[in-house]
Amino acid sequence: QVIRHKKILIVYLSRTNNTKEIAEIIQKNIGGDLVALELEKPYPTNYQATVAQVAKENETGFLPPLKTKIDSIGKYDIVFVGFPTWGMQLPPPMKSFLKQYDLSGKTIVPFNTNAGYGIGSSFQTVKELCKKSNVLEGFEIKGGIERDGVLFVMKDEKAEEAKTLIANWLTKIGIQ
Ligand SMILES: Cc1cc2nc3c(=O)[nH]c(=O)nc-3n(C[C@H](O)[C@H](O)[C@H](O)COP(=O)(O)O)c2cc1C
Repeated sequence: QVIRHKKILIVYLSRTNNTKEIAEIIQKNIGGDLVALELEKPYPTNYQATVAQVAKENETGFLPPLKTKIDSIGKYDIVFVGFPTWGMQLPPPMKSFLKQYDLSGKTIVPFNTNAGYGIGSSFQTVKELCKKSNVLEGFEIKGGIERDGVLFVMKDEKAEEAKTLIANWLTKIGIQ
């Protein structure tokens, strides 16, 4: 398999661990280095305060500085980028990541969890920020609904469902 010769990075942003679980399932399928995006200044614990902060950041185009540093991004061939939908957009920290690192010539693979309202403009924004990359078809699945107090759901039958869907998707896009 061609994939065995490729170096894979899986970068994800996750607040309530649903996207993290998807990232781990992807890693179990295809290997690679798993990296959580952390901020210099974490978002508030309070949900509404976070929603408000994110809305403001989206409005002003603020790119929150990342605490996470990735050594020699150049060595990776395939970069998976995972994130929740926030305010129907790509979360600002993932914008920071995509703008900060040179991903030209690489294959980029987005994946997403959301509360059931979908990916919004997030995959489109990944494409716009990765014009010099080959952006493959992304994966999305319903995750938590923090607004309603539903946090981590990616376990038991839901995790089993995700595993099947992810394996099928990876096959479809030719990465396993
Ligand atoms: C600040 C914020 C904004 C959100 N906005 C949306 C949204 O616009 N649409 C949606 O479907 N879900 C939205 N959600 C819900 C998350 O996308 C969903 O719970 C996701 O599974 C969380 O992933 P995580 O557990 O990896 O953090 C939002 C969550 C947060 C914290």
